[in-house]
Amino acid sequence: MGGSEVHRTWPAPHHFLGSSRRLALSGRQLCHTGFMSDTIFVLNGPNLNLLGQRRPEVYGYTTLHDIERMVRERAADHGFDVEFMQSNHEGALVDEIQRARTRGAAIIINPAAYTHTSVALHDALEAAELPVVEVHLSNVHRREEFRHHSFVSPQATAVIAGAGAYGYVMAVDFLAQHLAE
Ligand SMILES: O=C1C[C@@](O)(C(=O)O)C[C@@H](O)[C@@H]1O
Repeated sequence: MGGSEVHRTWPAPHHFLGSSRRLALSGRQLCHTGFMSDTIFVLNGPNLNLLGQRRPEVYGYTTLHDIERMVRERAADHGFDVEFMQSNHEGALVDEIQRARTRGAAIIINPAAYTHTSVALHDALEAAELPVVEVHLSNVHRREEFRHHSFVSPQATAVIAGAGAYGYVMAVDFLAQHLAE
């Protein structure tokens, strides 16, 4: 992958087993490419692999692994699968948004520092034509001025900031309701 490291975890084993509950709750959506998907892509930007160690007074003690578990559980409750990844590289995040474009029902993204700099993420999300929830653990609007502007928000269906790790769970709940509309 051209030297850019992508931390991707594949669906937990129970997602392959299926259950009558999951079938009954299937969140399957028709993508604009004509592909049926019940997968929510969850993307995490630079330095979020350090959650739990990095400035816990700002970002909390919950690790990205904990967040992944929370998201998978809540998504399964709603009948969705999850593709969860983290990368410190802008291009890898663009590649993943392009995967979501043809295989996903929706995107949850914490673009981290790229929120404030990345026209490439803006353009990739625009091209994806999917519901997008932008999540920030911290309330970026209470922080330094350079964090107040987001290149991602114009492409977001909803923005959640300052709710900590729970913001990801809120994003799943929102998307389940939004996609059912
Ligand atoms: O890395 C991050 C994390 C962040 O996206 C958040 O989740 O609060 C906020 C960004 O400003 C920062 O660069």
